[in-house]
Amino acid sequence: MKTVVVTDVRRAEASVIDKLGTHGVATVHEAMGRTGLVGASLRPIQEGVRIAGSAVTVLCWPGDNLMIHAAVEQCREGDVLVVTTASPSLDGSFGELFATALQHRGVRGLVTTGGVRDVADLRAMGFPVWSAAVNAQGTVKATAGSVNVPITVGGTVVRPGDVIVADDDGVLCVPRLDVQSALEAADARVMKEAASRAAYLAGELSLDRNRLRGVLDDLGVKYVTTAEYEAGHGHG
Ligand SMILES: O=C([O-])CC(=O)C(=O)O
Ligand SMILES: [Mg+2]
Repeated sequence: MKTVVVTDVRRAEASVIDKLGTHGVATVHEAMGRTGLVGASLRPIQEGVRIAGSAVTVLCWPGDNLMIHAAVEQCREGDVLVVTTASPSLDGSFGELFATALQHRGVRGLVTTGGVRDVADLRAMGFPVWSAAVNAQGTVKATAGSVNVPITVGGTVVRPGDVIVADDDGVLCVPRLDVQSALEAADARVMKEAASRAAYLAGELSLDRNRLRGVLDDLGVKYVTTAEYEAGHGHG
């Protein structure tokens, strides 16, 4: 494969990215038809932080962070760095020094299928990270890879300029051309959930609100007493 650094990434409009970032990952994911998650294995090192930003993608060789060094130069205010390796590696290819350089450039956070280190410093400096591991294992700077090419993260393709939303629930990738429609669908979902929340606070049951009694009935789920259950009824 040819190794490249693509320098002219198309980004979504900043105001739309910021508005998307007011919604949680779960909300936007649902609004997108339950798509876009990059898998459950990338966890935040911090708590209670949500970011949204434009993806700068990095494909590194395992055990090698050369292309992260190349990617820093391509990052702008409002970006999120998204790193993966050509084959699985949990080495600690990213730490406080990279975070210092990225924070200086206005980068909002890191998403990596690899490991990170210096996590106490990363937390103290408020640089948000979602990673597959915390791992002090060092890496070298010796092998070519690519910056700003499509990469696969947790089965989802992340293209440069896609919008990353990340919070305590995980990491979501919104394709760049779908950002406006995802925002509108997420806004609508927030309204719907607000109405449901008010109804639940008033004592309404989700079974009734979502017309689920008919679903249970169609599936043959029976309501029985303990005595009936213990007598062997209500099974299967
Ligand atoms: O330098 C490295 O290889 C990764 C690291 O620890 C840092 O960025 O601080
Ligand atoms: Mg370090």
